[in-house]
Amino acid sequence: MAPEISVNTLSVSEKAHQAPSKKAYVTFLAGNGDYVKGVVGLAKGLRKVKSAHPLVVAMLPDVPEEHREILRSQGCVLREIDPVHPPDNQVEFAMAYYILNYSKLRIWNFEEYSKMIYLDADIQVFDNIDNLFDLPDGYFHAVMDCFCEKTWSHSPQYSIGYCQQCPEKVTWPEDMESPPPPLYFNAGMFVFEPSPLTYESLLQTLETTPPSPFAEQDFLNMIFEKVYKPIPLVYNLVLAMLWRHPENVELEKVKVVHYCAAGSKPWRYTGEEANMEREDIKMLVDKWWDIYNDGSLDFKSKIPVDVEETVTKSTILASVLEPEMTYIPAPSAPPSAA
Ligand SMILES: O=c1ccn([C@@H]2O[C@H](COP(=O)(O)OP(=O)(O)O[C@H]3O[C@H](CO)[C@H](O)[C@H](O)[C@H]3O)[C@@H](O)[C@H]2O)c(=O)[nH]1
Ligand SMILES: O[C@H]1[C@H](O)[C@@H](O)[C@H](O)[C@@H](O)[C@H]1O
Ligand SMILES: [Mn+2]
Repeated sequence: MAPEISVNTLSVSEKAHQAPSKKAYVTFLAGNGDYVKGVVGLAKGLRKVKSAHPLVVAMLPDVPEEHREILRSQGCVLREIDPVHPPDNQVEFAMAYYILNYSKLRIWNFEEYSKMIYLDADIQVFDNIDNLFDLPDGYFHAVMDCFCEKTWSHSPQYSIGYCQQCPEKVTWPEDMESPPPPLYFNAGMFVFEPSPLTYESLLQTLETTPPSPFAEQDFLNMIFEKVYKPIPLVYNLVLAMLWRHPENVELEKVKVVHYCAAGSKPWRYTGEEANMEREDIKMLVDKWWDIYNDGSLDFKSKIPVDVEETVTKSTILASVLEPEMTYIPAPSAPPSAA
């Protein structure tokens, strides 16, 4: 008969491995470039604020093994996803951009988690935001975007100088061809519930939706328009807010910073692009580096992390037993078999 203790230990650890925490952060990684630094920074930032939940990295097959190894060593849970192709071949010139961004939709298929917080790799968390997991189900929670940067020059909002961050400054003209746009979120950070049903319908709808400039961000805004609930901008400070709407920002209260303005990615920062010489930007870039370079925030594990969910029973068992218990004597053969 197998020793009772090991059976119990195994079943407990198996449970822990097979039914991981129902809540997790999730980010997205593609390619062999330097975005892996963003993910490392984010993993360390979440550790610094003592988040109780793991960071899952949804990554495309083109992420090289050496980057995967770095992420494993930082305690990330790696999940490889297949690329999602946009429907329309006319967009060949920008195909890589669309494949990259639409692939993010695969995270709705992570159904072992009941709720997740998505964070772009160019985001840093400076305060614990675990409370967002308690937001009511059935909605899409995210921070409202700003339409004032040149990246929006394709839009009617931009052409008339309208921004939802200050709707009273320029009101929507009555003679506009289109009605005022619904509230629009930045998709670098959002709270959502994975679900196979939603996942299937997202992919199906995508097949008949022409690609648009902000790719999956536009798509998600269209899909979740009716259930979108804005959350305070402290949960995703889009950096352009600092110079476009300073009256809306209380920098010392900001919990999450999104380094999305041109030239602001901390690991590529040179200070040369527009607005990048600002003291507040320099301070935020320095704060990102402080976390990235802080060795005390590196992942330290006694139990190897089940990174790709391929750990076998024996590895689990070996990892949970105390050193003096790693050898389990084989049960003695019953007398009849002797
Ligand atoms: O080579 C790359 C490029 C991007 N990414 C991932 O894709 C995310 C989105 O790219 P950026 O953060 O560089 O771009 P923006 O912040 O300008 O992105 C915004 O617009 C995009 C679509 O235009 C998405 O909607 C994105 O979520 C939204 O924050 C990155 O954070 C990162 O997680 C990579 O892994 N490798
Ligand atoms: O996601 C995009 C991107 O991050 C741009 O840099 C920003 O100007 C836009 O407002 C946003 O919608
Ligand atoms: Mn981003």
